[in-house]
Amino acid sequence: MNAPLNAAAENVFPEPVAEAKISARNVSVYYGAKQAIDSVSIDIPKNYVTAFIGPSGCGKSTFLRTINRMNDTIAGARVDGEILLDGEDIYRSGMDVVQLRARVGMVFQKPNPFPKTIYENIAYGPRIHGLTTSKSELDGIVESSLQRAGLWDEVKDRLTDSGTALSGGQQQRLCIARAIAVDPEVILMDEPCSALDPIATARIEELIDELRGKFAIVIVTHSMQQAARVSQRTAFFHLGKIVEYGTTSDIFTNPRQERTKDYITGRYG
Ligand SMILES: Nc1ncnc2c1ncn2[C@@H]1O[C@H](COP(=O)(O)OP(=O)(O)OP(=O)(O)O)[C@@H](O)[C@H]1O
Repeated sequence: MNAPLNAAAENVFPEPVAEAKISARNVSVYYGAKQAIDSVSIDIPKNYVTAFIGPSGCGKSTFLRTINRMNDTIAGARVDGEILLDGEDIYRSGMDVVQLRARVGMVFQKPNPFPKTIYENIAYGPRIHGLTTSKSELDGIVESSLQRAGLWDEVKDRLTDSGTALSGGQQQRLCIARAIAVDPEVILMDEPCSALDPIATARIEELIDELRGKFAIVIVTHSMQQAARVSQRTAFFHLGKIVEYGTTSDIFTNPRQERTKDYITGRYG
């Protein structure tokens, strides 16, 4: 367990109840000279869904990407501060970033299956991470990952079809199955339903609820209804800072900050 944060300090938000899986300490992110995140500190628990909400451009996706070092892939992006995963600084030198991204998987706004078969989309990760020694074991991982993503029944007879031939909602469940297949501890989701219709969105939301007992899930969403439906913790971002963080019910029914209140009542954003 990490040292408790000083709840009285400005812009520091201890996780209200459970043990932290991820602890950010004074995290700032710059794109060149432009600062997108300003000294954010937050503890994110295991076994819950944590939603990041806030107006467009406030830094939700940027902060989400710090949690598995996806910002490393953006030229000119720089991260200051610490992100601890089970107490270990993921920005320390010598950190194996490929391994980190297996532990902290990511699902993007637009479903992005590999242009390979459905089977290969799932099998690729476990194979490169050496999680299996036999074909039958790999088959088992493919099946169980697709089962857990609620896709198995729809694809079990067409595993050799291309992943890109599936519908948008099925592709997104395939991407979730691909993330699950390498046995992650955290799943980051960046507006995972924004390209989907209401029925496909409902399936993903159900899936998120089923998965939360096993993983820490962090979701960026523009939909306050979605945040209220799927999350137990909500952080409200504004202008690169977290204005308020707490249980989802408190944030939506009893916000303490005027800016949170204005946002959730639709006064801006
Ligand atoms: N690759 C990039 N290069 C330069 N600036 C960037 C880059 N990505 C994001 N930004 C800037 O950083 C700030 C935060 O952007 P970010 O995408 O994290 O916000 P967001 O809250 O996720 O927005 P949205 O809800 O619209 O997706 C914005 O001002 C944005 O223009």
